[in-house]
Amino acid sequence: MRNIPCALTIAGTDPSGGAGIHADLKTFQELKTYGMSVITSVVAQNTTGVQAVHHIPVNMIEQQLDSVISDMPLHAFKTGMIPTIEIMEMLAGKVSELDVPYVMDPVMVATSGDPLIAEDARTYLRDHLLPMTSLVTPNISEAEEITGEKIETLEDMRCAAALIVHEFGAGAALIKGGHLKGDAIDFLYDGESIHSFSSERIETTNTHGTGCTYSAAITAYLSQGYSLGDAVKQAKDFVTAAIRHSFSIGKGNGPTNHWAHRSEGVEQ
Ligand SMILES: Nc1ncnc2c1ncn2[C@@H]1O[C@H](COP(=O)(O)OP(=O)(O)O)[C@@H](O)[C@H]1O
Ligand SMILES: Cc1ncc(COP(=O)(O)OP(=O)(O)O)c(N)n1
Repeated sequence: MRNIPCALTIAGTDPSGGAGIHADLKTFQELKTYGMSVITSVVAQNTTGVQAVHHIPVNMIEQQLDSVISDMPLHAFKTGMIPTIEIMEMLAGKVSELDVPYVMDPVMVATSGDPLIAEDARTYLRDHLLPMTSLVTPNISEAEEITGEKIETLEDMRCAAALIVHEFGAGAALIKGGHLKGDAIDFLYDGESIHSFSSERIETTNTHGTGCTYSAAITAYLSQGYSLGDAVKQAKDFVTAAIRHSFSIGKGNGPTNHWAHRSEGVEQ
């Protein structure tokens, strides 16, 4: 393992602390990874939904990114909420210069149903940023949006993962099954074979920020030099523990517990 693994998140905020930049930095910290952040949008949100958004001007996002990459070591990075095409265009230019693993959580809509990126930005994300990724981590509805195919079965998930790599150019695809029924099964296609990662479904509505936490944990493990498969396996354990011991706080979908893994013996 490297002396100080360094990871960056490029994403929006969540003042209630469960999702976005906040979830990412908590996860990096828990996994003994030095965390850095570039904020794309200040989001007034909580466990009940999104109340308002204020996007950061694109030149200010670019300056934040330049501040990090001109000075700090970087071993892996992730993107979450990238709200507009203008911001995506700027990031596309910058990301191509970063020669470290890139994990994209293709955030489109919050669990509450509130949109987090512009309608026209979805196609841009797929056509211009997706091909630059080492891994993309869509949930079912995001995978449907990317592929244009309905996903209802485990076989549909496997097909979507392969399609996202071969048709749309992602380095690898992890389709998350959190929104299907039955066990929580995710499928990783790495360009050669399909791997599944499964846990029993936990009966809870406290799932605010699960996708952010999962992709941040994968990024942290990649920054430590783990292979993609090992990074996803350990991140799955991390997010499962975080959901199992999630917090019933707030009036809506409560947040996950980022330190739950300490008592569940997740390897670090
Ligand atoms: N109730 C649950 N019990 C166990 N694991 C879950 C549950 N809900 C989601 N997960 C897992 O949490 C991770 C995030 O998945 P998902 O909820 O589909 O993503 P998102 O938060 O982006 O919508 C995946 O590993 C998924 O299998
Ligand atoms: C700023 C911000 N980014 C992403 C999300 C979506 O988070 P996710 O982990 O997909 O899950 P929910 O929060 O939607 O349950 C967000 N809410 N805010």
